Amino acid sequence: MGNSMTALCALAKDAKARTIETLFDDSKRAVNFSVDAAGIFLDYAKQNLVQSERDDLCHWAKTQGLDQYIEKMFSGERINQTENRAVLHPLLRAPEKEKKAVLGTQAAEVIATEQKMSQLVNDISHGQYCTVNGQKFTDVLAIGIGGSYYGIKLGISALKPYHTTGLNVHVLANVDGDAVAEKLALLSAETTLVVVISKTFTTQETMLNAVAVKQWMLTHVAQPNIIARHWFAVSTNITAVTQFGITKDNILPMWDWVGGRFSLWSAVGFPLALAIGEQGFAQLKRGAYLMDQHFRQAPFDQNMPIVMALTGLWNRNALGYSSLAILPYNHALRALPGYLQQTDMESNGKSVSLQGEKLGWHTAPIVFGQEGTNSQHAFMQLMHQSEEIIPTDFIVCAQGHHDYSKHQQVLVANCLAQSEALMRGKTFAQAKAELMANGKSEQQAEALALHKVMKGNTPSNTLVLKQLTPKTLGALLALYEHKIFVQGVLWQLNSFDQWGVELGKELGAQILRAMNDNLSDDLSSSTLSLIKRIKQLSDK
Ligand SMILES: O=P(O)(O)OC[C@H]1O[C@H](O)[C@H](O)[C@@H](O)[C@@H]1O
Repeated sequence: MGNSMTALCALAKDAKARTIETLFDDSKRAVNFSVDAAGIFLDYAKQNLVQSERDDLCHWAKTQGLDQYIEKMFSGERINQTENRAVLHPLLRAPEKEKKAVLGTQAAEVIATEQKMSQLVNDISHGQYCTVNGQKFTDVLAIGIGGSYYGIKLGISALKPYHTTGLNVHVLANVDGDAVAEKLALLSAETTLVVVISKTFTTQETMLNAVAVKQWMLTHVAQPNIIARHWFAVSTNITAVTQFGITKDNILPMWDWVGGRFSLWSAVGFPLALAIGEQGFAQLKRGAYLMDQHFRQAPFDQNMPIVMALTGLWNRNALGYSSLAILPYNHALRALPGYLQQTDMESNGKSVSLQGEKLGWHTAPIVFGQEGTNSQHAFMQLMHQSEEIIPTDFIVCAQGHHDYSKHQQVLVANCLAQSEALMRGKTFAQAKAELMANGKSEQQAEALALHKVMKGNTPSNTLVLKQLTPKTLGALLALYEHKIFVQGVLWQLNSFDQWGVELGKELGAQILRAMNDNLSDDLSSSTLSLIKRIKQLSDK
């Protein structure tokens, strides 16, 4: 395995010397470089890749044991080796039969949790489970961060047309008093249901926010049992939840075989289900399950997550491109870039192999993005004209949920135009000819033409959905989950731990002590002077 990346990079010698546009001499390219699965169409014809290279890449992935790794994940082997855990989030969207086959006796608890969640969603949205004063809940506040936040936030904003329960669901993540105040100003304590989501139930931000919201509720409603009635928790740490004051009956458990950033399918999705209803949530899981099936069954060269993983590695390692832009041309998917920053970069932003050896190659790309067309009026200037080549995933829906048909056409046209422009670019000669056609003299045109050159040759994928629904969103998220998993396998790292977030937490605690006790500790003079400055400025 040691030389695996050298072998991959060696495959790219021709790719470096050609432009993507020339590959379209092959009239069948658009057909040959596309995949249709689980309600999603992927066009990857604008990648710098020819058929023989794709075959070589697929063959290379096989020699890396990818087939076996996929089965190891689905069958519950402990592939998260540093934490000695299985990785079974796909099982949460599988039929009961599959759950029982993999989990054995533990399946009963998983199925019971799903049933309890569905029941609660029904009861709360129909007012059978009501407030301490016998009213119907109007609002839900989900408190959580990281994997206990991003998926819910994305689902809530992506599926607005499917909010069928009448409950307004809000999310609170950041440890910022302004964020707390802003949310609480929208809510009435009497009719708000709170869900604290924390796998560990020790996360500083979540705990601080939960305590503040609890205090707010107790000061607004003089009912001692309001917490027992209005509060729910989703966690693996039952002891800590009950110590906090949430009743055992109101805890939805999680399991250590579901990683935070892959947990939307578990009870972590409870607040989302409270917005889109039990059936909407089932459809979300159904879409993801269809993608799981495709991932397990399709041959590598027709397998959407594998093709996206391989072209991603091709771009990152063989061609040396360091970033990945996620550009949904869909307002509802505006939270997707942030969501994928966590799933991708927290999973694969590593430099040590599963065996604990230093890896000799780059891993996760720097993921960023924004909804189109807003991105066109911002950072896409750099994508067109800087030296940096930034591979891009465009995501677009054929239909919106609105009657503005002209808007829809313009949105789609812009999406397709950007992928074309990023690939084609504009040469000096083209720019000069255009300028002269617009009345500039040859001398003027030559002076300006260089400024108008666009480098082109930027690879992209375009993902097309008929419409964004719970089902297609589920498939889209599962697609990215599996792409990230495959890349982790091929980079030979563990995608399922996140030790890199720990040092910041430790130093955060140390700095908090230094701020309160005037300790100088062993912090840098920069940090110490910043502490001093902020303390001075915070004096009212
Ligand atoms: O769900 P929790 O235990 O509160 O964890 C919340 C988040 O914090 C951690 O530090 C990790 O960075 C995330 O992967 C995790 O999702």
